[in-house]
Amino acid sequence: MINDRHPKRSDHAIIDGGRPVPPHALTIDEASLSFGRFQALKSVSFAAEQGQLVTLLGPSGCGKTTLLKAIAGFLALDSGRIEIGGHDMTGIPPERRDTAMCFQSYALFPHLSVSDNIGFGLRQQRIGEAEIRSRVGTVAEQVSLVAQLAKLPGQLSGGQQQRVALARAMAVRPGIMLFDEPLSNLDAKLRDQVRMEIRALQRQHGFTAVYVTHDQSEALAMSDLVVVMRAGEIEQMGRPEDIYRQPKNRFVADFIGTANIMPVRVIGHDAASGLHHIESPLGRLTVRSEIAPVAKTIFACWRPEDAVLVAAGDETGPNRATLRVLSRTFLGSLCDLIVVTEGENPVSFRIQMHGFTPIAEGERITLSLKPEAIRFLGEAAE
Ligand SMILES: Nc1ncnc2c1ncn2[C@@H]1O[C@H](COP(=O)(O)OP(=O)(O)OP(=O)(O)O)[C@@H](O)[C@H]1O
Repeated sequence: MINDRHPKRSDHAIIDGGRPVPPHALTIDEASLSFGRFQALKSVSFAAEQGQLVTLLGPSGCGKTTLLKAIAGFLALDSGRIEIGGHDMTGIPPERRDTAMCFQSYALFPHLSVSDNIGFGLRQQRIGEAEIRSRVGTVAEQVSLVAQLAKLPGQLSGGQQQRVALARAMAVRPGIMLFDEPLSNLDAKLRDQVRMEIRALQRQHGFTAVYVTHDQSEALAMSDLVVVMRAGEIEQMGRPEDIYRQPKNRFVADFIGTANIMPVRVIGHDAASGLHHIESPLGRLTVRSEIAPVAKTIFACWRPEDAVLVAAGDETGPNRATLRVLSRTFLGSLCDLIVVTEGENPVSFRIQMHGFTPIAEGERITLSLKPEAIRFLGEAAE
């Protein structure tokens, strides 16, 4: 997609050990940006390969949209650089960046037909009418809008309007598609459907995408790479399964999915079995962790679905603990329980069982946790 409208490629992006390598589709290198005295981005760095979908995930105000706007060229960095296809974008205006943006507000022109909305970016690029008609027809088919082309946006449902916005961005065939919470105005069912459609189109066409969301399930479901941000900085990035399985700290563990986070004291390590022994609110436990504990007293976490219910009289299973059920919520495919330790300082945990579980509130249950289900977080608990 990169063409001669762009400046020369920077050498460091394509030379590795003397051999040329394909540049990343997108490289963010120590990007910092301030609004007056407020620093919205603090030395942010990551790279996306061609055809990857990267989500920027984090709470409101952490800088996701700011970073997206900087990639699109609507905001200039104070320092650092952004490269697209190995080309330095410093000083390059938005229309020459090979990006297209798809917003949550759709930003459709109400007085233009669906067809003219989709072709809008192409007309701005002064592409010939025959080519515009052909491209509009192709993308309208891809997003199932062929029957709606003559309508005005006001005559469409929310999901259809979102598809028009997507089709308009796709029609310009950008190298990088930028999505700013595109599904937040849709109801839950439609959100799931359009989310799957975006992912399918992105895979089929192989475009690189940066996708802003504060919805962790959306990020886990869609991404090749998740970039977790907090207060203008990257807390952790990686594949969805890696971030879910091995969160770096309490913030990431808590933000991605539900986590039972507990302070623990490391009391020993058995080199032969590779097991760490810890003292925890659940009693003495063993932990099999690839990551060594960073301190003697640290935080560890486990996921609600990791707990296994031990049948009465069954003496097997590692890391057993007996707890009292505080509350039980039946959610259809899951049963969500809040359980609490007994004794002087009760600590509560959340567990989830598949399907219907005949457990009553107030009942005592025994749980077992595999040593590999407990993960050390890189955070001392002192
Ligand atoms: N033009 C601006 N002038 C001053 N401050 C701004 C401006 N734009 C954004 N900010 C501030 O920068 C921070 C990051 O904003 P940004 O829109 O990037 O957050 P976000 O992570 O996208 O949040 P949300 O999920 O709520 O959209 C916020 O504290 C915001 O108030």
